[in-house]
Amino acid sequence: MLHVKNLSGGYNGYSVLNNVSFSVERGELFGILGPNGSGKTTLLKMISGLLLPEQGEVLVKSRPLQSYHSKELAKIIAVLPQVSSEVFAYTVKEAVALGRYAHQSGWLQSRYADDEEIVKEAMKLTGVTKYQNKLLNELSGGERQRVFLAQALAQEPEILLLDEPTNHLDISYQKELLDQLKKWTKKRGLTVISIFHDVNLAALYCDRLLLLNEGQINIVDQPNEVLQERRIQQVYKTDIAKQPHPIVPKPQMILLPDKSETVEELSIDERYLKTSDEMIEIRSPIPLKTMSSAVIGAGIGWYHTFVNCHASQDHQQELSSFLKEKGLNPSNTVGMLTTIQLEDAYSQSFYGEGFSIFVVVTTCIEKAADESREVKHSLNLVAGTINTWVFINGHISDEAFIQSMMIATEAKVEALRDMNVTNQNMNDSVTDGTLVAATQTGVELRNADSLGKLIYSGVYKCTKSAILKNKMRMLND
Ligand SMILES: Nc1ncnc2c1ncn2[C@@H]1O[C@H](COP(=O)(O)OP(=O)(O)OP(=O)(O)O)[C@@H](O)[C@H]1O
Repeated sequence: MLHVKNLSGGYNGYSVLNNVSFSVERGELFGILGPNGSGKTTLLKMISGLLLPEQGEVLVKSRPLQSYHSKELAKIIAVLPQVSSEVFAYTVKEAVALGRYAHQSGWLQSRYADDEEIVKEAMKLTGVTKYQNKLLNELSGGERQRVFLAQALAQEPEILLLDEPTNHLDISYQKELLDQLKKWTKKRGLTVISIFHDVNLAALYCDRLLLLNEGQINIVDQPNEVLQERRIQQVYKTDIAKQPHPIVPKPQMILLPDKSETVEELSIDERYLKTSDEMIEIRSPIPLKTMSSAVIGAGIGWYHTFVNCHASQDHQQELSSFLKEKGLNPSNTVGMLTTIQLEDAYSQSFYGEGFSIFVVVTTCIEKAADESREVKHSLNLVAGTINTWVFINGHISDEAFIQSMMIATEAKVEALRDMNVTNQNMNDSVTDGTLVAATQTGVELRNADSLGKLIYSGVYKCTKSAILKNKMRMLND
């Protein structure tokens, strides 16, 4: 659909672009990225024919751009520029209708019939019909941006060139606009070439990205290839980290702010543990990076407060209301439920070389009727819900979080086996809660082996001790 070949040039002998070549297929949503001043707008101007290159050429549908008459070109390429002020005296409908100019063949030709329908459709698609009789200067920046998009769509182009189309739009309109553009590329074969400053939006929506750096192409490829941590750090000269999008298989770049305040090293231990009849609670002075299976706050996140509530209800909504009653914010809290008396919880700190962990376990042990046993009162013990918390005083990687969860589970199962407790939850493990939370301060724990061993022995000992406490109570009751 569009071939850019060895394009070089700029303004009045001042060279901006240097030997830029790439192709865009019909129906692609193609993003142009690059730092301020890297030449993105200059490239778009050359593709639209607004600026002549010094060298190289642009082929539109295999024909040189320069060989098109301007009206002929306007039927193929529409441009949504950064907002200009000349059109502010038009009404919305008039501004959108300007998009039909290229399709009118004679002087004073009536716009009605087909043109009228297309203008209406363009206004509907961009949600501006309700403002159609308002003047452009009576609209907000985002509303105006949508009118310009409607104007470009009314042109019924095959290629749409956009310079930061989401500028001025709130997140809901950003999503709506890009969803719509994506749909048109897929359903109508519209080709969209768009400049983006937001690399994450570009990664979410574009089929391919071109990264410009100082007027030259750094890479043209799929988003996952283009958005490599080191590449983006070098080109944009900033600190970022790459993360997968939580819902769709696309990369996202996370800005890493300068740490203006130095975070004091923190050790979570017995001093932070509060036990009452209603709940066991740990409130950390700083948020801890947490991975857990819990009733509230499950998954990965940063949390301040960790509670294990004594409750008969196991309903997320009720736990949430309970936390609010206690003055805790559910969005900062990881919440679990247990039916045991909370004084039967077992907790202990364990020390490795230069780091420590703090483990808290609640186990619910029940007597189970065993018809096969002849001896009455023999204790056939079955485990109910077991909640295991492991606090790591140190800095660990995502891999270490996963390994820690696995090791904590292995240690729990081993302790149950050694205490002759049948783990009915092996078949129903969703009721168990496991949590690994790291302070992410102090030492970086690179030695997965020594961390793993400490977690294993810590969880093993705490699970056994919690079972013993629970068993003693049962025998005494
Ligand atoms: N009309 C002009 N005359 C002279 N130089 C210009 C003109 N327009 C842009 N430039 C220069 O060309 C270079 C590239 O500008 P361009 O607008 O293409 O960058 P950009 O990547 O779109 O930047 P931004 O992200 O800031 O919009 C800049 O150094 C700019 O100062």
